[in-house]
Amino acid sequence: MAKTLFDKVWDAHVVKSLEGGIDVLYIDRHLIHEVTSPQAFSELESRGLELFRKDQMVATPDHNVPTKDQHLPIQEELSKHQVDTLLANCARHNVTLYGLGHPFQGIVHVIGPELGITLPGRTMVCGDSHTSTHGAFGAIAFGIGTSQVAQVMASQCLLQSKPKTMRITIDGELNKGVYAKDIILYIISKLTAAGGTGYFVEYAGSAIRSLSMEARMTICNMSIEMGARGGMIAPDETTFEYVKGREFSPKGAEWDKAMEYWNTLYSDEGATFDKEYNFPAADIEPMITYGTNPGMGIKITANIPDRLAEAGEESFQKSLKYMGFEAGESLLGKPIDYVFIGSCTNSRIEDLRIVADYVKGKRKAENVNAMIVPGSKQVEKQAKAEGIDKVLAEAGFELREPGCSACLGMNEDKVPAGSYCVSTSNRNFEGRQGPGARTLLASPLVAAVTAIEGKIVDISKHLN
Ligand SMILES: CC(C)[C@H](C(=O)O)[C@@H](O)C(=O)O
Ligand code: SF4
Repeated sequence: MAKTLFDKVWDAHVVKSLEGGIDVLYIDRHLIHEVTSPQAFSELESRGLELFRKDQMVATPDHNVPTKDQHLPIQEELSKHQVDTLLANCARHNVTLYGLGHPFQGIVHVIGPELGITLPGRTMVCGDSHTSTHGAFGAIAFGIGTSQVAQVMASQCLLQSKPKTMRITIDGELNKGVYAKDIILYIISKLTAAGGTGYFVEYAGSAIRSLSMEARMTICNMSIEMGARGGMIAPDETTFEYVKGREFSPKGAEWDKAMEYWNTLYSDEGATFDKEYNFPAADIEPMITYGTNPGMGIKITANIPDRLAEAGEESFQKSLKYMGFEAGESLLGKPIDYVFIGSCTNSRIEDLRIVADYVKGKRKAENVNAMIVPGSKQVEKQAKAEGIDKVLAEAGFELREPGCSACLGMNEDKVPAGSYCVSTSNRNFEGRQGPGARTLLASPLVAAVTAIEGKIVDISKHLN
C-alpha cells in the first residue's frame, strides 16, 4: 500500500500498538532545555528511576540565557536558577550538556540540525513546541509536555495516538524578495492559526524543493503556529548535502547504510492524506502580521482586513486595539521602534547573511533599535568569520550572544509597552516580547528594510 513519508517514519518506530489507537513510539533523540526539564528530573528522582538512554539526550540552556556578557554570572535570579538547575541535573545524571560558553551552545532547534543530531527518518522530541523545526530533514519531530519529558527520560518511548496527515503543496517559482518566512506566514494566513489542529503536515512541491535546509527549517518551525502537531519535508540531495560531515552525522559505512534508508523516505505515489492544500508560489508576496496571532498576516502592501471570518468580531477588534491599528488600513508608513532578528525561526547564518547583504553600507533609522541575536555559538562564529558582525555594527545594529532573547522577552531583551517591533520570531501574542509590546512578524529581509527605513515600506521598491 502506498505510504506517506509520515507513515513510513512512524511505523518504523512503533514498539507496540495498544488498544484504543495508542502506539508506544520509540524516540531516537531527546533534546532538553532549562524550562521544561526540571520537573521531569524531579519526577524521575522521586520515583527512583534512572535515565534509560542518556546517550540519546542532549541538553543546552537557551531560553533564560542573557545575550550579553555570557561569560559573567547571570544577573537575573530566576534565569540563573533555571540555568544552574539544568547544569546540576545534567551533571548528576551524566547528560551531555552544551552550557554557556560551549562552542555548541545555542537555541535547541538551531543546534540539533547544525550538529548532525537531527537526521532524516529519526523521531525527535523536546519539551518545546518548536521541535517541529527538525521535521525539515524528514524526521518526525514534535514538542512534548513536562510529564512526557519524564516518560521519554525513563523509557526512551512515548505513548502517542497517530495524528491525521495533511499535505501542503506549493508549486512554481517564488517571487523576488519572498523567503521561507513569507511562505509559512502566507500558509498560516490562509489556514488560520488553528487550521492545522490534529494534523501532521508534509510540505511538498517545487517551491519547497527549491529551498535550502535553513529555509525549510523556518517553514517546519512555524507549523505549530497553525496548530499542527508538526511539519516535515521529504529528504533529498539538499538534505543529504547539509547533513554530511556534521559533528554527529554518520560517517563511512554508517553513512552508506543511512543513505539507503533515507532514500526510501518520501510519500509514495498515490499515498493519501486526510487533507490536501495547493498554493501557487506566484501568489506569495512579502508578508507581515498585523494582529496578535500568527494567522493574522497580510501581504505587506495589503490593507488590514475589515473583519476576520474565523475570529469573532470582538476578538478581532480586541486584537487590533492591542496593536493600535484600525480595520481596513494599510501598514505602509507605520513607524517602528524595534527590529528583532533572531529566534529558532530565523537566526541561522543564511538569515544573518540576508540582513547583512541588505544593510551593508546603509545605516539604521534613528528611531529604530535594531537587535540581532544569532541562534547558536556556531552561527555567531560563522558570522564573525564572514565579517557580518562588522557590517551590522556599521549599520548600527547590535549583535548579541546566542539565545531565545526577545522572541519571548527574556531577561533585559524586552520590547517596552506600546512599542512596535518587527520581529523574525514566530509568535505575536499579547505581551510575548514584553508586557504591552506589539509584535509584527516578518522575514529577515523585511526586518532589515524596516530597520533602515524606520517604518513599514513596500520592500519591492527597495530591492535591486
Ligand atoms: C518554553 C517553551 C515551553 C515554549 C514552547 O514550548 O514553545 C517556548 O519555547 C516558546 O516559544 O514559547
Ligand atoms: S526562540 Fe522563541 S520560539 Fe524558539 S524555542 Fe526559544 S522561545 Fe521558543
